[in-house]
Amino acid sequence: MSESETAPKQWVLEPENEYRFELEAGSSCAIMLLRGRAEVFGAEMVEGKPYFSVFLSPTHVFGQPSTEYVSEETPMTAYGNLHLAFEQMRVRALGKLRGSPAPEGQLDPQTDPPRVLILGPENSGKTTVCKILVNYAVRSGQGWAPLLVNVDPSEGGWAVPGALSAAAVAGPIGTCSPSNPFGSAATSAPTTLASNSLLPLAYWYGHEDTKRNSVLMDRLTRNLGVHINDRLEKDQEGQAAGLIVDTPSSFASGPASTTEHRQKLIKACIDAFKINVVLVVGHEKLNVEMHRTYGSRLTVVKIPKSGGVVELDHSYAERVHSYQIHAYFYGDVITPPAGVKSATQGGETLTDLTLAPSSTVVNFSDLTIYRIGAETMAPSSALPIGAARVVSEIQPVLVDPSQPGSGLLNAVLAILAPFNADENERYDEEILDLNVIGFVVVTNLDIALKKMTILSPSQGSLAGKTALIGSYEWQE
Ligand SMILES: Nc1ncnc2c1ncn2[C@@H]1O[C@H](COP(=O)(O)OP(=O)(O)OP(=O)(O)O)[C@@H](O)[C@H]1O
Repeated sequence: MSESETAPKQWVLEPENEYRFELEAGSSCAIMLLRGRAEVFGAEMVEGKPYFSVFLSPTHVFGQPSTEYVSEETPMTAYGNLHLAFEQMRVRALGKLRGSPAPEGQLDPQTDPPRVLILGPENSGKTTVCKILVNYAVRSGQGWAPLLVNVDPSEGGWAVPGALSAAAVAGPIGTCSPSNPFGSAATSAPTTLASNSLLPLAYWYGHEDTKRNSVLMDRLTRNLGVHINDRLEKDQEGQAAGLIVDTPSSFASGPASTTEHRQKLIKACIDAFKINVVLVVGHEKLNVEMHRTYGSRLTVVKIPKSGGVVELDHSYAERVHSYQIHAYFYGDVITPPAGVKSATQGGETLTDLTLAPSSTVVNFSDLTIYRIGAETMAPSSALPIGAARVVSEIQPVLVDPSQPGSGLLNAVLAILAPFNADENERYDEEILDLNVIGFVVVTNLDIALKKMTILSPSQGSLAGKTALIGSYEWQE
């Protein structure tokens, strides 16, 4: 690389301007705010501190973005106004929960905290809107820790792709790499526990496409909701901070044949998370549909899509999935561009982010593995009227590792929390309601010796010794 390519570049930005850039795969850049105030997707930048692969008033950019420009047109005013409205809802909700009288002149104040569902088509910037709104909430100085819920199984959130998850976010979410769009979690290794990491709750769906098993999607969404509501019952501040739900693009658009599926999953979210505000990102038809269906009982708002959102194709998504799984085991360390000595990545010092997974040989009998839903299912239309297909869609099917074609080699497995210790509390479908405590990948199968090699974030416990397989695979 020549000198000029690595020399930092300086940008002077006017108020409310946005510096945007794209990076080639495998490259990195760092940004430093020299003077003034700026934010990266809602997270405030500190002057004089280099940040990785991120944004905004006079900034120095180290490294070489493949595309970069400054935009004067952004939807940030609309997003800021939304935040102000949500902030008022939080303050009123907390007042109500603590028993303060209603403000004078307001006989019937709205005292529900914001419980927001964000819908939009592919590449509309849904995840970014969630991040901005959460970052504004945690930055307001009120000590809010809103719940960020991810029901997009292709996103990965804090876990690996295939999971549905939720975490209370108390500190700003940084933006440094596509492998952790919601900040780094404490699930993969104890090293990150010391810093600003999140403890998410996750359930395993196991597939990228929500249509593949919508009965399971529905069930897991409702499980997340039950868990969240139980948890918030005893936590007034948590309740008042509200929650923000990121959804997959398949909830917003698709062929007419999928309308029923979409509507069912949107309803599952609205019920499970007691949604009171639906935000539709730049999609007129969906906005009308949501108004018609829910307008009488909750607030539906159409918000503008940012011109900065980048159209990402399926091959990019596949690369990100593989990168996310790699980062789950090995950590997510970005090599700083030339000229940058110290930097943080999402608030973490770089050494904290290197993980050392372990490779262990276990007996087939050490782990009981299930696949949810029979592999071959007749389409609903082929079933007799009234026949319950549901049974086969959420039926746990035992996977036999000694059978050729078990699909276990290179499979990502979700290790489940133990079953209820009290035999009397056990029930048939309990496996569907167990949350995930970690993930492993099967890297080798020895059928003759009945042993398999698994890669796991740390040595030892496979907790309840029950795992679920989905359709995600990963190879070094
Ligand atoms: N204002 C902006 N400036 C530059 N890049 C942006 C901006 N807003 C979003 N992006 C980028 O655009 C990409 C897509 O955004 P995002 O992931 O928020 O969309 P999405 O609707 O959630 O996508 P999906 O359909 O995959 O769920 C991301 O890489 C994000 O960083």
